[in-house]
Amino acid sequence: MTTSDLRVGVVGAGAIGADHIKRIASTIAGARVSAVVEPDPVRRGAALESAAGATGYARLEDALDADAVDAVLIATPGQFHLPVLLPALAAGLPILCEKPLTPDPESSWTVLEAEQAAGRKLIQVGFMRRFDPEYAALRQLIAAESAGELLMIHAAHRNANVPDSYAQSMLINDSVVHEFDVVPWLAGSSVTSVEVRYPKRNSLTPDRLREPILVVMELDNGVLVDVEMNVSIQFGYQVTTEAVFEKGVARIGQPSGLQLWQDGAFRIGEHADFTTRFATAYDRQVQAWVDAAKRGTIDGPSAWDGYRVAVACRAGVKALESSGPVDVDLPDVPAFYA
Ligand SMILES: NC(=O)c1ccc[n+]([C@@H]2O[C@H](COP(=O)([O-])OP(=O)(O)OC[C@H]3O[C@@H](n4cnc5c(N)ncnc54)[C@H](O)[C@@H]3O)[C@@H](O)[C@H]2O)c1
Ligand SMILES: O[C@H]1[C@H](O)[C@@H](O)[C@H](O)[C@@H](O)[C@H]1O
Repeated sequence: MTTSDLRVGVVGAGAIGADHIKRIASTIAGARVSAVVEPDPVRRGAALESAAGATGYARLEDALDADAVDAVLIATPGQFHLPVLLPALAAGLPILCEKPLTPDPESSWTVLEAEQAAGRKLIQVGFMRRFDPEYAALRQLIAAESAGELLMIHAAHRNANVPDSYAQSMLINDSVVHEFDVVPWLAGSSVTSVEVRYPKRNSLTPDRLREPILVVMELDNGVLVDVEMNVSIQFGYQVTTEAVFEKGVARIGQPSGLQLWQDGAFRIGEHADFTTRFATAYDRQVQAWVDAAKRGTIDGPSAWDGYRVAVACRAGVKALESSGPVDVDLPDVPAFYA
């Protein structure tokens, strides 16, 4: 820890917030957690144990009044991002905001206006897949066209299970939200329509959910993308992508690591949840954000990316209850983000 360390206030110390706090304490250079902002005293206390020297607060405003932070990492549930983003923007602080930026395009537009009023880009959105080495390699392959042009993408996004708070719309807003960001980033083309189809329902799915779902996105360049979104798959956490080109096929996200031949069987480990599957991506994302914040900029998905994705999610949620594709209509990008 040095006096030049960026003093980060982490807001929300639940699953990913606690993970980010440990990450900043153990892995990230040039930053330390100076404040843990969490209304739940038990979670706040537990998080403070892994953040030596940090102070606990129930509200971000209290940490701001105490001049305790240079930057803010937001890890509250999506519906609580806006009330944290606005005071952080008003204070002119760099922000890493977990996905989604906000759960709907109107509130995301409010964020864009507040950021423009602050005068410079302060928000990096936590679409961490862009920092995953395999996604980066696939993006390079697509851009180089060494296997020919990209024709289609088959993606699978599988969670073993989800918490009780997970509702049907979250299949889109909380989960497919990642594909709505990373697919256009990979393919260099925006989403123009979204359709949702329902395969046979998993009998292990909680009563309140109807899933898995198959999401079909059409991109502006004609590429078709299908995403199997599955949140009751039981066996583990798996996020894979297969890209089909004119002269070849590329795959990322395959199980890797220790291979074991024993008792007449072959085994290879699979991830249990996102914390290990995307550990490298989270590390690189947070380090890039810290380094950029010290330079007075961002290095990753912007608030405009968060807005674009919110518009695609609105179409996706509508598609959950429609037959056929739902158009994704984006306004022109404001000059500030062009
Ligand atoms: N990038 C990823 O892969 C990834 C993974 C998990 C979660 N997330 C995102 O991170 C966010 C948090 O998800 P989670 O699973 O950790 O949720 P969680 O429910 O486990 O934790 C959220 C925490 O925020 C706290 N909180 C609520 N309102 C608050 C407020 N106003 N100020 C401070 N704290 C507040 C809650 O008490 C809770 O402890 C969500 O936006 C989610 O989509 C991203
Ligand atoms: O919030 C989580 C997180 O974003 C994971 O990366 C995703 O796989 C889950 O579906 C979602 O609920």
